[in-house]
Amino acid sequence: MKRGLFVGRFQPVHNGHIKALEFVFSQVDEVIIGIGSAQASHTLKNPFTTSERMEMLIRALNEAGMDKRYYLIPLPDINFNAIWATYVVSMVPRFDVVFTGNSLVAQLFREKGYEVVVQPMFRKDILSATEIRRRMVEGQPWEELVPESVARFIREIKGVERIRMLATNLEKNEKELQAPIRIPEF
Ligand SMILES: Nc1ncnc2c1ncn2[C@@H]1O[C@H](COP(=O)(O)OP(=O)(O)OP(=O)(O)O)[C@@H](O)[C@H]1O
Ligand SMILES: NC(=O)c1ccc[n+]([C@@H]2O[C@H](COP(=O)(O)O)[C@@H](O)[C@H]2O)c1
Repeated sequence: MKRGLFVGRFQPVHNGHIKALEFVFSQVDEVIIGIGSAQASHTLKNPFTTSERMEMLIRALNEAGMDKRYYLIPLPDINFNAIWATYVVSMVPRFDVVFTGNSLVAQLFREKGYEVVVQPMFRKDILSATEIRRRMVEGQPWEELVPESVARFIREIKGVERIRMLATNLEKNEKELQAPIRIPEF
């Protein structure tokens, strides 16, 4: 029985992730999906909580008809590259091969002796969570880049409103920081 590991932040889950996971599922019997930066939420780079990202993955994998066994494991960042792969090994069930398109992740696992497969990329120009978050902030269409079940879930939790509010807050804070300091006259 062969098990694969795939790590992403899934902010949000998009069609590129699902294509990548279809490839991973075709190569192994079981897949461990590590949810990276699990401690992060409510920022422009990481707007969604781990539980929301889990819900998106469950719904999207169900929609795609992925019927193999998978495990969803939250992985908070440790910001310590030299021991990150060992840390991940301590947090997830045993695995035989790592699938990734992230060169740092590939390097850190290869250096620990793991087999690493660089999975194919699909339309990275638009199938990227950064592009989807940008479109959400700027009010452009983003729904076609994610599975239908994920678009529905994001609407349910008012995800776009959250991202826009985060962008507004950031803009407001930046303006306040740039405003000249007024010294009161006595
Ligand atoms: N378009 C894509 N096609 C195939 N795999 C992808 C695609 N986009 C991301 N991945 C894979 O997903 C994993 C990273 O997940 P992540 O959630 O960080 O995606 P991302 O879209 O690059 O996110 P962000 O833009 O927020 O950094 C990597 O292993 C990467 O190879
Ligand atoms: N030192 C660390 O904490 C470390 C190192 C490499 C990857 N990671 C995490 O793994 C995930 C990789 O996913 P991305 O491909 O989205 O970057 C991210 O959450 C990233 O923060 C963390």
